[in-house]
Amino acid sequence: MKIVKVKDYQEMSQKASSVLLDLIAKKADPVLGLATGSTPIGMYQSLIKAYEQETVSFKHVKTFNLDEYVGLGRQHPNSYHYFMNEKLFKHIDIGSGQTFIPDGTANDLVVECQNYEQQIREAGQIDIQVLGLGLNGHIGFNEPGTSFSSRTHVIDLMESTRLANARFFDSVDEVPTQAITMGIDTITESKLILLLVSGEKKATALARLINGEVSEEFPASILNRHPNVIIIADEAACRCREYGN
Ligand SMILES: N[C@@H]1[C@@H](O)[C@H](O)[C@@H](COP(=O)(O)O)O[C@@H]1O
Repeated sequence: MKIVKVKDYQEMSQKASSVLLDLIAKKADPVLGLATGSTPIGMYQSLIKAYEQETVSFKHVKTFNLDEYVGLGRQHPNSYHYFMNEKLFKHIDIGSGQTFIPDGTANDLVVECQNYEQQIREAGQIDIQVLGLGLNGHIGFNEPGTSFSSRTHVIDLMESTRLANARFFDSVDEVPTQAITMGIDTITESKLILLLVSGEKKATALARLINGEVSEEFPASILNRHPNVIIIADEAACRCREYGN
């Protein structure tokens, strides 16, 4: 696990986008795994800037998002479809056939999960999977207790996760109770994992990931077993000593 310590959110975002831009420049058919939440927004802004400066084209890129809320359609302002469109896709030269996000409104969610796995398989391996870190160690929406061998599945969201994400909704009651998420095994099949961590709020979780034990009770700990992980963390996120950091 390589840990890159940076000054602040802005530097984290720039470094992360340069890792993705490097891949896009080098590979003819890059496959990116993308994340939502506040953490990657700066990275998306940086990618948009590169596109506007004509230093990159996304015409040959495919993207797979980690997760989507169950019950929110693509036009819902809090769906991850909407988020990705607003924060990245509508600003760059990427077509709808190149971007994949699970459909949280599918009639049969189990079949939707299987289809998503199939779509990832058909694209080949994900080259770089971008991850944020949940306060309870979740990656994607894989909550504590999720099996390390899980594939794309429907998950019941923990109350603490719904509360953490309530800031995007009018009230916590509006936060869906379930989501579709890539499984831990699906995520860790990616060639490279790029974990972004910013802010003091995440410091305990980051320290536990680096120094705690590998356990399904703390999903992100699986990254200790992956051969190719880069963590880009800012100073505030590195400030915790609770796990001996
Ligand atoms: N499903 C997403 C995760 O993919 C994300 O990493 C996490 C952290 O979000 P933030 O970056 O806003 O702290 O929140 C959500 O639960």
